Amino acid sequence: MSGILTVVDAHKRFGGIHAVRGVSLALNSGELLGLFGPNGAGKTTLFNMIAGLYPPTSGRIELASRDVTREPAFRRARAGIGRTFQVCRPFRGLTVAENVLAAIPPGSGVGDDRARAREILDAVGLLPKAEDAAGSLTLGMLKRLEVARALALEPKLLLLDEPLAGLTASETSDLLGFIQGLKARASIILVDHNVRQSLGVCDRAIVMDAGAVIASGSPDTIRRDPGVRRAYLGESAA
Ligand SMILES: Nc1ncnc2c1ncn2[C@@H]1O[C@H](COP(=O)(O)OP(=O)(O)OP(=O)(O)O)[C@@H](O)[C@H]1O
Repeated sequence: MSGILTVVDAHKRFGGIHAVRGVSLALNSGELLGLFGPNGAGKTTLFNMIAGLYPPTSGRIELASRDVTREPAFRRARAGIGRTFQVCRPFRGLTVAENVLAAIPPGSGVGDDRARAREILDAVGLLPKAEDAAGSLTLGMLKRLEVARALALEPKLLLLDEPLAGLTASETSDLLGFIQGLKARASIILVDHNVRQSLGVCDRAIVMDAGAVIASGSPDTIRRDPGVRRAYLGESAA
């Protein structure tokens, strides 16, 4: 497997707040990495450093062996980092297909844009809804549309920020199955609060607390880690 993302000793300070403290991680091609931790652990800050919204205070970020640490978000997006946001903000008055078309970069030169939009919608299971107004979709479908818009950039790495928030139990297991299927198209980092269910689809996971990594490894390693059980899953976690 080849390396898609490498983060080396990343720190982020906001004035007196040390939000991310020396985080290192490596993600291989086709891997799904879970990133977990309680509120304020530093997950979003780490995401934003990987996506290029915040420069790290120190440390290095490489995408497919290329140092992107000082590159702005739009360049990283072009280099292959796609992301979704916790709150879906589609163009509600446009159709589902038009939303995906709007996310395809102009002059991408990858054939006919409408055909590409339909291929992406097919991949996320929204082709039957292509001509519906985006505003008419259920929350579960809106999350898929959010992923479809990120896929329009043909990312090597997909950052999913709390995609399960607000979903019902059946929508959650539906979306997790879908996310697992996305590994064929991109490597994925998944941030979510639903650790128990999310771990079920992850190849590996890291858990942060107060800016630092407190555990990393296979889902089983994470489930058994006493620090994780105490700090996050609760003493009674199975
Ligand atoms: N732009 C900012 N300016 C100042 N402090 C910030 C900023 N962004 C995050 N922080 C602080 O950094 C710390 C980590 O926050 P972060 O949002 O990364 O945590 P999180 O793990 O994503 O939490 P949540 O699960 O609640 O989204 C918190 O103390 C937060 O208040």
